[in-house]
Amino acid sequence: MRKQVIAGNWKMNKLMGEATQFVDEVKGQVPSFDQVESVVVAPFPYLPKLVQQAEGTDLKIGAQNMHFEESGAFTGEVSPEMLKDLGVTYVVLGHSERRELFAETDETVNKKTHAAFKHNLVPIVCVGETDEQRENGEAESVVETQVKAALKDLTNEQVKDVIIAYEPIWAIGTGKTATAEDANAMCASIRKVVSEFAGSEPAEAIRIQYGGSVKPANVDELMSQSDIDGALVGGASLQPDSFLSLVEAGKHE
Ligand SMILES: O=C(CO)COP(=O)(O)O
Repeated sequence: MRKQVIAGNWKMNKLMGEATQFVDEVKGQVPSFDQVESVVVAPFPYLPKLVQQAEGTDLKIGAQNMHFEESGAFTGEVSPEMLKDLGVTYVVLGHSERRELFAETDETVNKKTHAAFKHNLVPIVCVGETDEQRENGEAESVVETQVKAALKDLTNEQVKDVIIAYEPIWAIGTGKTATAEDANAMCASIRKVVSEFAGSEPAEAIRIQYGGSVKPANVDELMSQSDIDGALVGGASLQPDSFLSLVEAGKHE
């Protein structure tokens, strides 16, 4: 049985006061980590404070990106070791907004995934097709290419510990959610790709989230699908009540 991971990706939202108030409010209310992994994926400046606040609770803190190099002349970047040193546990890699707006590529996502394992960070690797690619019938092949590229040269043990977030770009922030059946079909297809790539054991173990306009009203149906193992949520993760109902839904099978 795979444990669900519900991660709230705040993107570039909230000021420090709002961020700390949010964590204060939810940290004692999230379900136990054994039942569901509840993660707040916050902007860099808030990470040290939020990690401190969440320490000893069932709430975990993640980062939205990182560089793959250890250190050096990379102005404006944050290294994996810096995140680890702060006590961050998860890192989102290759979000479609970073691929589209900040020149992230399959190759850099792969380097970052390797770097995450080197520093014991859990990578949440984002994949997903555009509207146009879906209309052209290319959705599965586009996602397959992204998945294979991200997992390249990982050991099978590492593949098991990757979290893949399937986020169709046309469903992000648009209110258009993939139907639960379509979302599940793509997650099943990703699992098949992982199975061909790394074998059936890693494919059974790997967690695959769905993301794209997930909200309290649709989360139960999405999370009840056989191949969906959690959610990566933007807008609906910004309010404590809403975040808490999302993580509750993750307790479902
Ligand atoms: O991009 C997303 C999470 O990473 C999804 O965002 P929304 O939930 O706002 O559609």
